[in-house]
Amino acid sequence: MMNIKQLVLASHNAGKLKELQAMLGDSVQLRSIGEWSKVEPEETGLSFVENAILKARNAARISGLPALADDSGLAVDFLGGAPGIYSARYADGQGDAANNAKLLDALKDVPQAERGAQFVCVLALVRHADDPLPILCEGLWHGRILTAASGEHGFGYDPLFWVPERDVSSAELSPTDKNQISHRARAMDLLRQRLGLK
Ligand SMILES: O=P(O)(O)OP(=O)(O)OP(=O)(O)OC[C@H]1O[C@@H](n2cnc3c(O)ncnc32)[C@H](O)[C@@H]1O
Ligand SMILES: [Mg+2]
Repeated sequence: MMNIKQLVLASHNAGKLKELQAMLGDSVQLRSIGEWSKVEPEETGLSFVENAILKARNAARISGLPALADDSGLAVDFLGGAPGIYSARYADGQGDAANNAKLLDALKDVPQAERGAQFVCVLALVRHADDPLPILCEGLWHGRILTAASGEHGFGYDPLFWVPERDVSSAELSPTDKNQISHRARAMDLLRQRLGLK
């Protein structure tokens, strides 16, 4: 497989950069696409896979380096899988706090047993902008949506995501713990195997 020392991360999300770099360790240096451009590509795909590939190609084109993208989100059973690929835009671009408030409201009065949800992460790696064979790795993390926010770690929907294996919210997990069991950790585990890094 490829011998990669440096990768551009096709993301403007600082939380993702921190988590992915911690998972990769020192062997691969992740550089944010923000070093080249502050413009975020429009996520026009209808699936996590399409959006991940689109973001990775865009970053490879701009930087001239191999690029890794992470398209992720929260799929809530009661909402038929929403907000899904629209997780970042759920409250019309007003940010994490507004997204979380909207989700709590959408699940108001919904009983525990029907609050199941999964975090989804798709990683796409392209060697160059027109790579015909992107590497794709997916990770899922099953949990439930809490009735109130809890915890200070992580980002995004973490304060609302109850982690059955630990009985805490994912924002109450230490970064080290989250990075061992999250959707992103599972996808990254597969990617490291594909890259021969483990
Ligand atoms: O597209 P980039 O630039 O990477 O950054 P983004 O934040 O827009 O990322 P996405 O388009 O993939 O949208 C992901 C959404 O899902 C949320 N999300 C993804 N992983 C998460 C995690 O580990 N914990 C909490 N929320 C997460 C995140 O907060 C966003 O609202
Ligand atoms: Mg995005």
